[in-house]
Amino acid sequence: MRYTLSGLYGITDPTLMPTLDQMLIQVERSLMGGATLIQYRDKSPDSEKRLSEASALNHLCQRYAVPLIINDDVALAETVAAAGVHLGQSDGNIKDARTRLGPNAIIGVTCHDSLALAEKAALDGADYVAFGAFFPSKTKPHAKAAPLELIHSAKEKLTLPIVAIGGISVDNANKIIAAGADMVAVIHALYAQNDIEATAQHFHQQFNN
Ligand SMILES: Cc1ncc(COP(=O)(O)OP(=O)(O)O)c(N)n1
Ligand SMILES: Cc1nc(C(=O)O)sc1CCOP(=O)(O)O
Ligand SMILES: [Mg+2]
Repeated sequence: MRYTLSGLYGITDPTLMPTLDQMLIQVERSLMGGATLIQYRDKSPDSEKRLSEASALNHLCQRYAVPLIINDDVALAETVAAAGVHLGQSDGNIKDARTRLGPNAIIGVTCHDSLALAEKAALDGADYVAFGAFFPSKTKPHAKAAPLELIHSAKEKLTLPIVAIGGISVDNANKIIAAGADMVAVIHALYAQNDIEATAQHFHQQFNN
């Protein structure tokens, strides 16, 4: 199946979602509010926990016909038959991931503040490129900063969907979207909110304005 990569991209966080039940409830609220892509992101060394969480999350996302992306871990994406994987610059190469996951898998790649990395990712077969951090991030306070103008230049040079990440909230997403980002990837300003569904709706509406 082919998906449109546009809108709100919610990323799970084990601190904000300390149990599987909490994770499923919080992610479901974001799906009800209009999230169009979900990423399972957990650095735990407990592979059984990661397998059961990713598998349960994949079933939930399938009920909403929303793709689930697994962060870092191609093998886990393959095992749970997730829609794809997100790879950082040290998380393995795109061609190997493509071989394992197949032609329809969604492969996203972190490009930090670099158009050159994005052009290479495009040539290697990525399905989206992610730039950031555009604002100070509560989740990743030491993330390298990226300027807003990068989105404009990326839009001119690339045909791939552009994901923006890092400190994005309902209050600053308009700047990112106006610059040309296809998706905003959000952790804290979505999943730390009291009303996750309303917050997701708020992000979602900004793409339709
Ligand atoms: C959508 C999206 N963009 C960037 C990242 C960061 O990936 P990476 O640089 O590999 O860092 P970790 O998330 O693995 O700590 C991401 N996960 N998702
Ligand atoms: C996982 C991640 N990667 C980033 C990058 O810049 O590559 S920033 C980030 C954290 C995003 O969380 P929040 O929405 O809470 O800032
Ligand atoms: Mg990574």
